[in-house]
Amino acid sequence: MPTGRLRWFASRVWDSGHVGEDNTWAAPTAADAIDAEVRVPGSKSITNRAFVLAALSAGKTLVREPLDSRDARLMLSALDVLGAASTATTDGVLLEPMTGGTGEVRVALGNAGTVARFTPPLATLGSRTVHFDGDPAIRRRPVAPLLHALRALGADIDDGGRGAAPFTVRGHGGLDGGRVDLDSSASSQFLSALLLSAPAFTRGVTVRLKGEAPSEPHIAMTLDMLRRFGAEPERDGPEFHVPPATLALDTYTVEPDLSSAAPFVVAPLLAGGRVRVSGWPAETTQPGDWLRDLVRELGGEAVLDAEGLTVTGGGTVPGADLDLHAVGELTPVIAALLCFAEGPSEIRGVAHLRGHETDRLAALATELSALGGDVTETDDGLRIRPAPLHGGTFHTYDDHRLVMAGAVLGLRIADVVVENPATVGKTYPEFVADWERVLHQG
Ligand SMILES: O=C(O)C1=C[C@@H](OP(=O)(O)O)[C@@H](O)[C@H](O)C1
Ligand SMILES: C=C(OP(=O)(O)O)C(=O)O
Repeated sequence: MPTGRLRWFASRVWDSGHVGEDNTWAAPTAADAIDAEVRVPGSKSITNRAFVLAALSAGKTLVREPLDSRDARLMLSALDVLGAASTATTDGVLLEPMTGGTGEVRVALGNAGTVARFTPPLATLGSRTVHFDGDPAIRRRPVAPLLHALRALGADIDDGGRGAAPFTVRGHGGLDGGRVDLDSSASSQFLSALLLSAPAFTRGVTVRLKGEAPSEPHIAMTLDMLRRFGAEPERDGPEFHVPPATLALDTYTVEPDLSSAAPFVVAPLLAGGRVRVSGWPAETTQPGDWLRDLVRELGGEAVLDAEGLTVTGGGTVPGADLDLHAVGELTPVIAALLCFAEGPSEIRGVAHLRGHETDRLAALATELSALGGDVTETDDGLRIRPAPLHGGTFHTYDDHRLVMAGAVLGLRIADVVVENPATVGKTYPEFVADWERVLHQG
């Protein structure tokens, strides 16, 4: 485990001074138009891919400006257990190549989808017996199609017939790889998991997708990062091919997390004023980059320059009909935003959110309705009609993005009490402190 300069994630939440001892947070309202700048922490998705690819590389890799959060730490711990040691440096984490090893070890998954999906293929490469388990919530999240595909590629996996965590991977010194069909409709992470480890499989991998995978930008991110580490992935429609390769990269610098930026980006649309998110990349595969289009569709301005993204809003938003299949992780914040829209809204294409940190469609419909919202679940999303909202407790179901959604609600509603704000430490330990600073800057 890295030590030293990495911060302990939970302390940042408690440091904010406004989180109650009972782990509740009175989300601040926006008294005036906002005028603020924020720098959000590193991308979870990029950080955890960079850690995996670094572990698979032939030499040491410095991952600069990585996310330091629960999910990132779980990934480093998992890699450590699997034989890839890491140390903290002044500006990042230095990873050693993964070494072989024997014996019985345990990987803690927490509720991190990236750890639960990206590390089982790595376990096939060594000779350890690796037990995987985590929070109660991770036992409910889908993983069976990935385990099925790994078995078809030669892996020895025991899931007790559950098709879910806990499960055990018995490594036999490598994986044959080859051609496999995969149903990745419940999570794009199944596909990313196979592709990320494929350079180390004896025959690489050729994956043919059955059904449509969500989160297309995350798939593009996987292909892009494989290339940067020296692999040569190819894609032909639903077919993906990654030949065996020796990976190597001295340094990888992580972009800010544009999905963590979502509540800050939408804030001026509801409060009026301006927010600048510094360090917004000019080019990126992150799904959060789509927020620039959303802001414009909802009547705001989004200007990207060398300093970052500046969003200006007028304090009112129209209703919207949005297919979020490709950018599902943005749903909680967008649903909260649309509760204040002047017309009816619909969010579609996100049935797979029922298998996220919690059943996000049920959680959002329940919690937004409890505060007076007119929000109903559909088969694949949410229907939101204008309704006057009021204060109350906003439960977060151990879901970091529900804390962010609660913050957005608080902009316009007095007395929104967000329950368990510390759970935001999954991806953004400093969120509460940053949010309060942004609201008090104007
Ligand atoms: O590959 C990744 O880093 C992710 C892919 C997406 O998962 P799903 O495709 O399961 O939605 C996204 O929601 C998650 O937050 C991160
Ligand atoms: C779905 C998410 O996370 P995970 O990486 O655990 O899948 C998310 O961050 O919205």
